[in-house]
Amino acid sequence: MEIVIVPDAAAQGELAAGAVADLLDRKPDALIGVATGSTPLPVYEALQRRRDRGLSLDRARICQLDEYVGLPVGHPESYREVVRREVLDRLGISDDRFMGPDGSAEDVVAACAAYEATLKNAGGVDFQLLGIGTDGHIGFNEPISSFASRTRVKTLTEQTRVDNARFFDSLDDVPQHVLTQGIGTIMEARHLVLLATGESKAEAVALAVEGPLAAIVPASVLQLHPHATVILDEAAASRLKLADYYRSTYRTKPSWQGI
Ligand SMILES: N[C@@H]1[C@@H](O)[C@H](O)[C@@H](COP(=O)(O)O)O[C@@H]1O
Repeated sequence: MEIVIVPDAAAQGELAAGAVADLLDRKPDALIGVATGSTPLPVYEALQRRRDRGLSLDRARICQLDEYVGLPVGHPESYREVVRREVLDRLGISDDRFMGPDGSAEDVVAACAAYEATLKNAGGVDFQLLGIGTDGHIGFNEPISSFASRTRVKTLTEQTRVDNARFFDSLDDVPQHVLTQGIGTIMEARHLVLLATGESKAEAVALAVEGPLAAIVPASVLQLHPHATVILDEAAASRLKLADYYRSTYRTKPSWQGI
C-alpha cells in the first residue's frame, strides 16, 4: 500500500485524475470505477479540466460502486443519477459506456448477480476510486462485511445513514438498504485508489492503514491488495503514526513511477 499525503482536496483530485489520464493513455477503453459522496468530486473536476485541455475520454468506460435500494428511477440522490450528473455529463460519457447495479429492480438479488456478470464481461475494473465511511466502510460494505463478499444487498448502519442524511430532506428518507460491490469484487480491480479528507475520517484511515486486518474495519482489506494507493489531506492523515515515513517515501520516489 502506498500512502500519499497532499495539502488539500484539490491536490488530491489532481493526483488521482493524473493517474486516470495515464491509464487512459495506455488503455483508452479502461473501465474506471467511480465513487459517490463529496470526497471524489475534485477528481471529476480535475478530469473535466484535463478534458478541456485535450484528454480523450472517447472510449473510457465508467462503472458504479454501490446504490440505494428502493429509490424511484430518476431520484436525484440515487447513485445512478449522482454518477450521471457528476461524472458522465461532466466528462461527456454516454450511457452505453456506463454500468451500474439496478437499485430499483423488483428482484434486487438478481440485479446484484447481473451486475457481477456485467463487470466480468466488461473485462474487470481497471481503476477503482474509493471513499471511506467514518465507520471504515468502502462502497457500502459496512463493518464485519466478509472480505470474500460479492455484490449483494446490505443494511446501512445508523452512523452511515446519519452521515448521508445531508443529501436527503430528513434522516427518515435515507434508505435502510443498499446494493454494493462486495469486498471480494472491489479487490479484483487492478488499482484501488482510496481518498479521504478531513479530521472526521482520520480515525477510520488510521485503523484501515495501520491497524490490524479486520472485518470490523472494511477498508483494512486494502492491506491485501497488490496495488492500493491511499491519498489523504493533512487532516485525514493526522492520526497516522508513520506519516513522516510516508511523506519521505513519496518525496523520494522516482517520478516515472506514478502512483
Ligand atoms: N457509499 C458511499 C461511499 O462510497 C463513500 O465513500 C462514503 C463517504 O462519503 P464522503 O466522501 O461524502 O464522505 O459515502 C457513502 O457511504
